[in-house]
Amino acid sequence: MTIKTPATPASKIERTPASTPGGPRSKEEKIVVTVRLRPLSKKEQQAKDHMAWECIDDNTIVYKPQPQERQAQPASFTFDKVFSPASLTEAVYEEGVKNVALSALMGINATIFAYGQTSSGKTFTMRGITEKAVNDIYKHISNTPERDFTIRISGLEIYNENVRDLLNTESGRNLKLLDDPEKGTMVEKLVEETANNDQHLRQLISICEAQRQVGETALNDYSSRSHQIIRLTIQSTLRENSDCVRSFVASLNFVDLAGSERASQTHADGARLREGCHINLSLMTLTTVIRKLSLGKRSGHIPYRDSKLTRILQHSLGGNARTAIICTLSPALTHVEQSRNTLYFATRAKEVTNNAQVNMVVSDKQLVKHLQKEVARLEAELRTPDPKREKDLKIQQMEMEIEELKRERDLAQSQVDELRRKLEEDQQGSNPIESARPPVKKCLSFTGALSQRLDSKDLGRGMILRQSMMRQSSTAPFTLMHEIRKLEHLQEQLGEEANRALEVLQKEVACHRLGNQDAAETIAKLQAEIREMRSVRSEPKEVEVGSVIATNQSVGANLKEEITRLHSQGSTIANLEEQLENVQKSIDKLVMSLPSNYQQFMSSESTSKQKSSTKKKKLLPLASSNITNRQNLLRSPCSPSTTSQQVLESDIENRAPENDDVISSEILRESEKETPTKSEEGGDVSSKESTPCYRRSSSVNMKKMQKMFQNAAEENVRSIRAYVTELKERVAKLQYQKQLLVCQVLELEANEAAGNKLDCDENTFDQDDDQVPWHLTFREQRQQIIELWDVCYVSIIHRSQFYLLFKGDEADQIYLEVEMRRLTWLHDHLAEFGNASPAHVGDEPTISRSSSMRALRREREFLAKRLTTRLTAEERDALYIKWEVPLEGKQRKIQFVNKLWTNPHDPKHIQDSAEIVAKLVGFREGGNMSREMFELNFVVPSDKRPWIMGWNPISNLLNL
Ligand SMILES: Nc1ncnc2c1ncn2[C@@H]1O[C@H](COP(=O)(O)OP(=O)(O)OP(=O)(O)O)[C@@H](O)[C@H]1O
Repeated sequence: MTIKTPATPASKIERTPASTPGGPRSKEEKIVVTVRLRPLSKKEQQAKDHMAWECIDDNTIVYKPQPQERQAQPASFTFDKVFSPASLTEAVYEEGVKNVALSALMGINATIFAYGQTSSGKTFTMRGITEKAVNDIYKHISNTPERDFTIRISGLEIYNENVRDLLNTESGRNLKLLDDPEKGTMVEKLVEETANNDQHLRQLISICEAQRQVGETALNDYSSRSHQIIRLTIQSTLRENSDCVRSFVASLNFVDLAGSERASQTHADGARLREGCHINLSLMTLTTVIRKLSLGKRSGHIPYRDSKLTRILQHSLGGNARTAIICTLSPALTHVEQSRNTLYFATRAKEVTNNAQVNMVVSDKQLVKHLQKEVARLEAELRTPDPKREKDLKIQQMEMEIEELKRERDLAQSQVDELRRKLEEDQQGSNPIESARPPVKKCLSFTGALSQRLDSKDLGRGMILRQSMMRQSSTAPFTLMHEIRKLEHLQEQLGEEANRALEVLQKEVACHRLGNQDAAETIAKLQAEIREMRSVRSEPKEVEVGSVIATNQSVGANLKEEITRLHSQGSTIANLEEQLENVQKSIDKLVMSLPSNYQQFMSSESTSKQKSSTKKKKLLPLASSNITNRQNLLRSPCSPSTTSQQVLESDIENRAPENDDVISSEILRESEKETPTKSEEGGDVSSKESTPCYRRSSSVNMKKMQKMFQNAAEENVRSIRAYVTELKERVAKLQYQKQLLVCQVLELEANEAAGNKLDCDENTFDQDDDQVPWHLTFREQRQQIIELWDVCYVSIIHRSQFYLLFKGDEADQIYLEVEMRRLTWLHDHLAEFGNASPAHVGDEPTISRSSSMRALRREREFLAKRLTTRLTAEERDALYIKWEVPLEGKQRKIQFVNKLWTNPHDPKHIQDSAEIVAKLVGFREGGNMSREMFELNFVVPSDKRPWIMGWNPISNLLNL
């Protein structure tokens, strides 16, 4: 069965220049012109006609003048190939047109046509050529198993300037020509059939030939009275398993023209005469087109549209095709003029240049098929994640962690080495023999500066830690080590808690996946674990001071070890932070896996928090920082061993009074409404107690129960989230404390090494100072910090973060202390080095005043850009008006940003500046300030800078 489709493939063609076979890649190529001289026909022999032409070699044909004839015309013609009467069609194909024909298999359009006077052998030649080309095409297909070929065929004839479909004679006697910008001239409704195999194709070709108009003339009993074009469309794609969606597609045209004729010779009249006129007319247009094309760029307008033949063959004549013309000649002397005209035509044709390209097509069908395959593959991948890929990712992650650890270790090692070296030098310095050596102050320069600051400034009022150290200089190292141990202990606890939180969360996720029954069981276990966790977890108690026993001689060495350990703990804290990040991510994933209404609930949570404190209290029962209460709330509404009523009761029991919120009341009310109470049911309580609530679905409104589950799940996630946030805060504080300790250890050591022990009376603050209320100290210190920020050109993003984060809580003392010390050192450093750039501390380059100013300027430029993205035009205008920036000014954004943080003595200005910067940077969004604490970036810098220079406005900026 054959499938008939209109010859208009639904695809888009892409083209790339073709290359000449065996030659360099070339865009342009001349038409291949060959001449075939047939033998004298029987009629001609009978008429005693003479051979007027001779092929003297493979390329030249010459006219053999008769003895009495005077030579007036050129006698010799040269072509790509000439074939003598003895040549077989096979030779014509192989040596003349095969290359051109088979180009179609590579996506290059090809046209082979026969031109010549009537009865010169066009049809005879073209039939043979077509047959051989078909053979070769199928040979190629069987030799190319990696490609999938499709061959479609269409056939038409142009008879008396009418186009007829040779495969569907019912389609009408005159098909319309359409101009397609992509494919050129198309024949409307022309049927195209797909060939199943070579036999089928041959059969279809013979149908076309059988349908062609043939008539008897004086010169040819079977004279073709029309131009015939058989078009094979060859498309090929790489087979299955290939991701290639492009195919080669090309047309191979076999054109058997009607022969030019002279009425005097054909003795045509009537219909034949009319046919002859049309034939000659269209051949004349073809000749004109060829002549014009042969002139190249001088050709001007090419009259393709003057005949249907040239219109249809337009691409083959000077266009996107490789073309071969076989000019057939009768050798008879009687036709010498006609033959000569054919040779003139052929000579012109030799000069015509085509521009063949490789045509690729992306068929919609193939593309859809490919995309469907891809979707199926991705779906399968999602269903069963590739364990190898996961493993690879893990390995990659671990490798990165190892690298990071190595780097930290090297850093710590280098710091230990440096300290050891200093110690040795100092010891040598105290040796009278070596005391002549100049003191090395490079490494300890900043601690020295810090000590001086400590002498002169009233820093860190109320710092219990510091006071205890300074008052007892001999026991200070022990205290420090003790503090360090304490912090380590805290850190360990935090790590454990983070792991537990993660476990709890994972179980929560698993619970959601398992559905009601499994969820109930998991939640029950979860509840038990959380209770256990609550009992295990408690705020660390103060470790007894004085439990450390060490000799004075070993103190120095121990301190060194502690410093090294503290440095190396950077990675431990980083791991802890990473763990917490993972917990956070897992929470987010969990939220994503929850029903959409829950996600909406969660996303609206932060907005609700800001909008109404009352509402916040209702929606966020965990807003309190009391972790124990939070953990109490990690609970299940239903477990296999309790009834829903019991769960609700225990739920209420487990809650802290302030958290007895709307949700639980709602659950209780719902439960009371929907669940029969013990007394109502009047049944055996113990038996009901042992019945899991999910098995009671017949008596409980499942929708309500599901809602209860969901509420409980929401609350669990919220509590985990809050818990993680608090853990993060505590990690950040731990980090600060460690930095402070490092500073103190170094400071103490520097003083001891210099034999300049701190005088406790002079350098520590009077015990009575503790009596000054903290809020007064806070204000005083914060004002000092603000003024130092200003004179030290500190990042205004950092200022804003710090200002908004530390509001005067007693727990903030330590942070203010660190900031004061850092700024004091920075201030002295800038005063000392001024604009020298780069200044150095130790071996490392650090900041100068000019570099700080530059960084601040870049930061302001960055914030100016953010004005456009973060604020609406109205908000911007309102700010310009408020901050007295001209609305029309071209530089108004930078003008405005330059006004921020410029007046350290105006509290309103400072507050407003901080608020605006926070908005521009986005760190107050959702009120999640604890996260931004990490971005204060006081940690030991990874770029080997001294710790005190750890914060960096630019890196802070880039981290945003
Ligand atoms: N190379 C050849 N060797 C032997 N016989 C040939 C050769 N070429 C043509 N003939 C014979 O010449 C006659 C005319 O050939 P053909 O019909 O192919 O001419 P044509 O150019 O197609 O004519 P028309 O234009 O009238 O259709 C045929 O009988 C054919 O068999």
